[in-house]
Amino acid sequence: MSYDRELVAAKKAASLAARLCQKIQRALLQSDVQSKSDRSPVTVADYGSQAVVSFILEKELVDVPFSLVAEEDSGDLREESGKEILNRITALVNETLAGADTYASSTLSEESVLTAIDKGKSEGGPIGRHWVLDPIDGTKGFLRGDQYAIALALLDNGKVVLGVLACPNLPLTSIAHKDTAPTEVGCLFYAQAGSGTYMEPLDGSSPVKVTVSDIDNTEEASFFESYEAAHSMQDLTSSIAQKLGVKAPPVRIDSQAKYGALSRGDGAIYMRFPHKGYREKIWDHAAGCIVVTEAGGIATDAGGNLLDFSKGRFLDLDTGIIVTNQKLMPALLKAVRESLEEKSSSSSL
Ligand SMILES: Nc1ncnc2c1ncn2[C@@H]1O[C@H](COP(=O)(O)O)[C@@H](OP(=O)(O)O)[C@H]1O
Ligand SMILES: [Mg+2]
Ligand SMILES: [Mg+2]
Ligand SMILES: [Mg+2]
Repeated sequence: MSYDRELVAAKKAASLAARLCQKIQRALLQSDVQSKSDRSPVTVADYGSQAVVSFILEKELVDVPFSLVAEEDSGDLREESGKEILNRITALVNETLAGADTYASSTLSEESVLTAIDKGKSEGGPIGRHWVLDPIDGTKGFLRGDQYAIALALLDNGKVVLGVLACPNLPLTSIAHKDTAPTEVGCLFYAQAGSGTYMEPLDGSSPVKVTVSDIDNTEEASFFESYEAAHSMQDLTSSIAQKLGVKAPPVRIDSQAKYGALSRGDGAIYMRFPHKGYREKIWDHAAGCIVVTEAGGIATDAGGNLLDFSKGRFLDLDTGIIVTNQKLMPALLKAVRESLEEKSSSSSL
C-alpha cells in the first residue's frame, strides 16, 4: 500500500509547524534573561504547532476520516486565564498560514484553533488509521535554544506506516565530529514503510536517502541519550556502554532528533531508560521509530521486543528503549540484560 498522498500532507504540515516554532524560538533567544525563565513561549509554540498540523492534515485529506493522537489539549486555553495566550496562538497560527501558498487566505477564529487542537484527543489503537503528533518534542531543548523536533507519524491498523521528523536546529551534516565548523541547520527526515528513509533541508527539496551506521565493532560505536538526566538513567547507560567497550563519551541531545541523527549514521546506538514509574507515550517514538527502521536500524525495548504502537496513547514496554543497527543489536541486548541484572541485584542487597 502506498501512502504517498499522506506523506505529501504530513511533510507540508510538519514544515509549516516548524516555521512557526522557529519564529518563536528566535524571539525567545533574543529576549532578556528574565523572560527566558518564562515557559509561555514554548506553550504558545506547542499549541500553535498542534493547531497548524491538525488543520493542514484535515484539509489536505478532507475525503477520509480524520483521527489524531496528539500530546496537547485545549483545556487550559478554555479557562479565563488562558484567554490572552489563546489570542497569541491564534495570531501566530494565522501568520503562519498566511505564509503558505495554499492556505494564505485561511483565517482561523479562536474557536477553530481550539477545535483543531482538540482533534488530537483520539485514543489510537489497533484498528483503522490514526495520525500521531508531538507538536514540539524536546520542550526543554526548545527553551534552551537546543534541539527539538516536530514529530508526526501515521498508524494503519496498529503499525507505523509513515513518519516525518522536522528538526529545525539539527545540522545538515553529521554531528559526530564536534570540532568541525557548524554547518547549515534544519533537517526534514521522512520514511514510508518499505520505501526507505530520506532527509532533505527543511527549507528546500533535494532529498537524499540515508542509512544507519554499518559498524559492527562495539568499541567504535558512539551512543546518544537524552540531554535531560531526569529522562533516562545515565548510570545504567554508562554501565552498558562500558560493557560494550564504547570509548566515545555519550552524545546528549534533546528530542527525536536522536532518531534522525541515528538514521543517517551520526552515531550507532540510542539508549533510553526512564526512571521507575514513567510511561512512554506513542508520540515520543512513533515517527522516530519508522525513520530509523526504514534506514536499516532496529528499535526494541530492553527485552528485545519490537515497539508496539497499537495499545493506545501509551507504549507498553519492558524497562526501556534501545535502538541500533542489526549487527550491534545482539551485543547491545546482552549488555543491557547484564547491566539490568547487576542493578537489580545491587538494589536488593
Ligand atoms: N521523567 C521522564 N522520563 C522519560 N521521559 C520523559 C520524562 N519526562 C518527560 N519525558 C519525555 O521526554 C520527552 C523528551 O525526550 P528527550 O528526553 O529525548 O529529549 C518529552 O517530550 P516533550 O518535550 O514533547 O514533552 C517527554 O514526553
Ligand atoms: Mg515529546
Ligand atoms: Mg511535546
Ligand atoms: Mg510534554
